[in-house]
Amino acid sequence: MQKVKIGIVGGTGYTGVELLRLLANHPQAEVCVITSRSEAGQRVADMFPNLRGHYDLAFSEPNMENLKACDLVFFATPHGVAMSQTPELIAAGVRVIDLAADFRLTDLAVWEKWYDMKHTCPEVMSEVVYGLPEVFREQIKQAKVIANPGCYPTAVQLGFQPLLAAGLVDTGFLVADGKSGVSGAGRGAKVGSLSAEVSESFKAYGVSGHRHAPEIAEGLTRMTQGQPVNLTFVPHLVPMIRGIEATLYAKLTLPKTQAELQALFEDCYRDEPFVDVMPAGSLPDTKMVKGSNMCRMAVYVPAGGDTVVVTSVIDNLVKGAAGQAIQNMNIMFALPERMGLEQVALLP
Ligand SMILES: NC(=O)C1=CN([C@@H]2O[C@H](COP(=O)(O)OP(=O)(O)OC[C@H]3O[C@@H](n4cnc5c(N)ncnc54)[C@H](OP(=O)(O)O)[C@@H]3O)[C@@H](O)[C@H]2O)C=CC1
Ligand SMILES: CC(=O)N[C@@H](CCC(=O)OP(=O)(O)O)C(=O)O
Repeated sequence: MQKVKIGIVGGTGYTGVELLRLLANHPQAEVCVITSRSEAGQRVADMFPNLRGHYDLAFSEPNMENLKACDLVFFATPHGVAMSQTPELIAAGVRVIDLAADFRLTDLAVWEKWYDMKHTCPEVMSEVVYGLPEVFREQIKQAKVIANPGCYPTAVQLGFQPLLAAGLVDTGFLVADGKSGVSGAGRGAKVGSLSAEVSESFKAYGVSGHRHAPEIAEGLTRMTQGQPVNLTFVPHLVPMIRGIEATLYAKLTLPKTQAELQALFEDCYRDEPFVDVMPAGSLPDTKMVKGSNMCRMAVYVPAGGDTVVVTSVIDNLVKGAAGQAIQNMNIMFALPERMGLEQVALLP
């Protein structure tokens, strides 16, 4: 079987390097092109010594002809880059997975408002599938373009899905309290990401509105078959490097016991390779998924009341970005879904 020839645009950012780390152990992947404008000419393994012995490649300037020789191009770039190159790539028969948000919202007026730029290829949207395999596995198989979900949206949508699919909660009042490690802000130098700013402190941000709120709301609305969803989403920055924890709250519309909800969640994700419903009475923490493509979650009905609480954890760089992108690649190229993604989380 021929390996999948891969191009990565944006190879020096955290998600680009994470793609390289994971693909180094993927038996059917061959990374042929890896771009960086600032590091063009630099050898990958010189810049990232953890990759020594795995890659005999240098970063190159983005070049359309090189990318067109690939079977698949991952964009691990800021918002707005993938949409400028995707039409030409798919016309050349290359499939695209965008780790940024260029194709994540179907309503482009909403997209343009949140991303503060004009969408340059609305005609491509009919070729796009939202790359959350637990919901869209069948459509992903044939997709030319994958909109890889955001990190918070992955943790939140997977946590709410069993409740919404079963029609058990009031969709008019959903709350998602998200917390992320600092690598979520990318590798670019910013004062807000400095150790002295972030360490020994903990804050909410984007409370008046965050661009992941419309992405999550659109995803949740698909799970309720169009019933409107009213979501409050508040992200927080925590002093750790990797990981997202999302605590989700919803009101039950039918009385359900803890045991019934535990069974519902276990049934929903029984066959999913990358979602683990924790045993009743336990709770996941971000360390349990660090470096792995797993989403682990737990469901509770505190004091037997009418509020259901779900806690959901992922590694933002893996299931929240590069790992999920490779999971999508495996599905698109009819490879075993777990291929290259069997890493066990790091402890401690
Ligand atoms: N960090 C995270 O946890 C997650 C990130 N994402 C999304 O993934 C994308 C990448 O994130 P992350 O890796 O953190 O970002 P970084 O800021 O760490 O890296 C961005 C990369 O893109 C390259 N780049 C920047 N501008 C351009 C351009 N105009 N053309 C081509 N390449 C460009 C940069 O290299 P150079 O400038 O040298 O070309 C660099 O390699 C973002 O859209 C982000 O929102 C999604 C989920 C989670
Ligand atoms: C901690 C932190 O800053 N997280 C980022 C989200 C992570 C991310 O990159 O998401 P997108 O792919 O949707 O841009 C933020 O809140 O903007």
